[in-house]
Amino acid sequence: MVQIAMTIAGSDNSGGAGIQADIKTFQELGVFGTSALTAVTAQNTQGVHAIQSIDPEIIAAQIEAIFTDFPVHAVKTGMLFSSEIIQVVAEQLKNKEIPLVIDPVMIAKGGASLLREEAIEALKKELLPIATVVTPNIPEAEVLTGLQIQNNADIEKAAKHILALGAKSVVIKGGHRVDVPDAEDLFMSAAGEKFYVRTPWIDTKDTHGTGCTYAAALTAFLAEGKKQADAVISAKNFIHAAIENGLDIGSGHGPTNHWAYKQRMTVEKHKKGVVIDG
Ligand SMILES: Nc1ncnc2c1ncn2[C@@H]1O[C@H](COP(=O)(O)OP(=O)(O)O)[C@@H](O)[C@H]1O
Ligand SMILES: Cc1ncc(COP(=O)(O)OP(=O)(O)O)c(N)n1
Repeated sequence: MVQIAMTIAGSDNSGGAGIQADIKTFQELGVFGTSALTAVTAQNTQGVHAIQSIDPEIIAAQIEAIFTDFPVHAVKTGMLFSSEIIQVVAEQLKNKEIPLVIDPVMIAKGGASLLREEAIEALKKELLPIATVVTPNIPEAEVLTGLQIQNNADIEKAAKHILALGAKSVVIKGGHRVDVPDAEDLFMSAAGEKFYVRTPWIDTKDTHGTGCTYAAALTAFLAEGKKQADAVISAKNFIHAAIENGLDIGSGHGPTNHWAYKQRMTVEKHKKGVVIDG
């Protein structure tokens, strides 16, 4: 039977992030992708030029249309923009007994805000308590916890704070770390698991959409039935391959390469993720 994943996120018309990145990643990983669009952005590799959010009723209708027809196996959220949208999404998802990945998207690479400040409390109160995995980058983890993060001790403190908000597990992504030479993410779960997963740092400017692509891969692996910790390691290998084969297109941050993973698999070079005991 085909596995089905859903992304509830904004459109990135340049194809590197948002709904487009999610669907391409689902497809690459052999999972059937469905979506509910929360906002339309006009953006390219240089930044976001305009945003139009979608009527929350239409967002609810999109989610309902899928769930009343398909057996969805995992859901991910990305750009949610406002507290109104977060409330509607939380209401739709709260009783679903399937993995839910919350990527708490806040600021795009060029600096544009993809989540209003007024929506941060709603994200913490309505969505984090129903999350299977929350995937903040370092600045997002700082906003969610009010902590400053500079080293492993801070990262672990922030992860515990996020678990205390009700999430079953958290990955604090390391793309913004300056204290370690590699790309090192922390996974921690309410069930007591903790490990860092590390891949070599890739020196590239073409990282548009890394967070979305990573969270979409994680969602696809959870839809397949992998355990959280295993899905986190597989998603790390996926994003490493996607960044390593990033596309130098556009004059700003080019997109990661969503179809690089299977190419790597065929040459058996994809196993770069190293799990380190925490
Ligand atoms: N230059 C890089 N080389 C290798 N891995 C990276 C690089 N940049 C980000 N990553 C990895 O990509 C994933 C997304 O992280 P991050 O860039 O922090 O997310 P976001 O796009 O939300 O800011 C993480 O697993 C991180 O470790
Ligand atoms: C529509 C939309 N959603 C999310 C993002 C941000 O994606 P992310 O993966 O965090 O990538 P960067 O912005 O860091 O490149 C976006 N830009 N657009």
